[in-house]
Amino acid sequence: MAKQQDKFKQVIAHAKEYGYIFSSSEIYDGLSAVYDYGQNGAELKKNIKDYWWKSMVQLHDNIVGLDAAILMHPTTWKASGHVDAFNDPLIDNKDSKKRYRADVLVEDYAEKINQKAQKEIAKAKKRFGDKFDEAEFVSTNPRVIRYKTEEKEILERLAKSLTNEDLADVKALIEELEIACPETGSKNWTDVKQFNLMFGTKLGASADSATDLYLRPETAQGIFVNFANVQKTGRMKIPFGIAQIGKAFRNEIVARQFIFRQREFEQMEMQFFVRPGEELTWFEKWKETRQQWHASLGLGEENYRFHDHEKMAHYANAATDIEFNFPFGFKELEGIHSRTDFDLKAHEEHSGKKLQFFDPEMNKNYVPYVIETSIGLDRMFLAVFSSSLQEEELEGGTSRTVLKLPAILAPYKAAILPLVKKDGLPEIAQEIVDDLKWDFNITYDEKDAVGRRYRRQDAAGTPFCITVDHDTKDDHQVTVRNRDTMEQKRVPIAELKSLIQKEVDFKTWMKK
Ligand SMILES: Nc1ncnc2c1ncn2[C@@H]1O[C@H](COP(=O)(O)OP(=O)(O)OP(=O)(O)O)[C@@H](O)[C@H]1O
Repeated sequence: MAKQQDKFKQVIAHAKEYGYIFSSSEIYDGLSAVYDYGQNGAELKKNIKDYWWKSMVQLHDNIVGLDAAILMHPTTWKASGHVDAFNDPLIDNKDSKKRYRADVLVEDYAEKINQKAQKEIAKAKKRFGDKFDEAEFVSTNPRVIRYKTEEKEILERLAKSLTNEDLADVKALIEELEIACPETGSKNWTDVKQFNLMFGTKLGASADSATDLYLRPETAQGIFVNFANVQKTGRMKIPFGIAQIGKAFRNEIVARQFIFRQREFEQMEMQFFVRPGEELTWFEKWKETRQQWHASLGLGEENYRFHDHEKMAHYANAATDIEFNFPFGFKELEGIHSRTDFDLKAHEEHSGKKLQFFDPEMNKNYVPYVIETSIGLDRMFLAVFSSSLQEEELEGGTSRTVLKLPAILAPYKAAILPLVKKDGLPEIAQEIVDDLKWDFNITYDEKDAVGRRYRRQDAAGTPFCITVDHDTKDDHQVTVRNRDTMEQKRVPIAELKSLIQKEVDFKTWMKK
């Protein structure tokens, strides 16, 4: 745990030091759970967006893009259920005056019990070595059985009381488990209340005539209300999808864990419209496609797991989360949901407009069913950044900090470094920059000894350092150093473009 916290602190500090992420309005001491992306962060974020967008829109001839407005007609949120049901259960501690999500307090408690079971398993694994049979141990060891049963019972009761909106029982559970305020240890709790997560705002200048609006809490509804527009003007045939990347806003009760849970964030969502009855087949297909997309980036298979939902949102008939091993443990990175015809039907009812498709093969009209894949761009950023940040021991007892970002996502693909700041080397280096910058984002650095510059680029995540030295003048070759292997080789200047291109080729990455 302490190790995890250290790693997380290191991630946050590194993100700031290397211009990836700053607190919003930091000169005024920041704004809680709102962040700005710096010069390198903006590039990494853009590259993640491109990788997603191309894989969705460019590679699928039946998926098109959309860029809907953040502000939408207020009835949208009545139809979608957000006005009535986009709530989190909150609880206040009367002594510390701290506010928590009641369900998260219980889940954290259950997770601690799970960790006790994991500790027993790890101990036994160490003791029995190769002969250890984990499944057998988990099903026979009385202590592990007790922990696992306890955890399951707590989570089941929580799920039941949330489904039945029995908030009194959520409070009873907190009291029975003697859960204390994590900051002060006080057990003096208020009742559990529902809290709507949408941010309200006003349209119009004068107070009387202004209309109450919401900043969208998800991008999906912008797609649903445009279903007929896109289908007709794009002459789309079922099955087809609409993809969108954009900001969403949620007034999260407890915003913590850096960019993992923010109040303003970005989503990359794709809604895929299918024939009723075929949704579960497509749900499985999209699960697989999204898993392949993640695998292609090479962040480590062991860092992913699927979590199928037993408790479903009111609109869904199947749901799974792709969880990632963040520095604070496995948490939701992406949701894949079979949303049925709930949204389109609700918008038909509230707008009086038809949101249907005439299927020529079936010779009838129907409201399509929907499979949604929804990934938080900021969470993907954190997944990429935190798993890429490594401390490496080197020969001779030294170490280096290296940000092993997938080359296709790295902000700068190469740094061009003149060995010294004289003898015409900076001019040659600048010529190389001027040539390569048409195809790649390239940086130039001439300050400090070359070794220090290598370390700086390692920590910033630049895949290649290209050094111009005195021999370059005669042989027109440069030294290319690979960030990950630290290997160096001489390469003709004329071959640099194809060398970099090979490392950042979209097709090669996607086919991995
Ligand atoms: N507050 C947030 N900050 C950053 N990303 C978010 C936030 N809330 C949701 N997301 C991202 O949007 C995706 C889709 O949203 P969805 O409504 O399914 O999330 P959620 O289930 O409410 O997430 P959580 O349970 O963590 O609150 C999530 O998988 C996540 O990556």
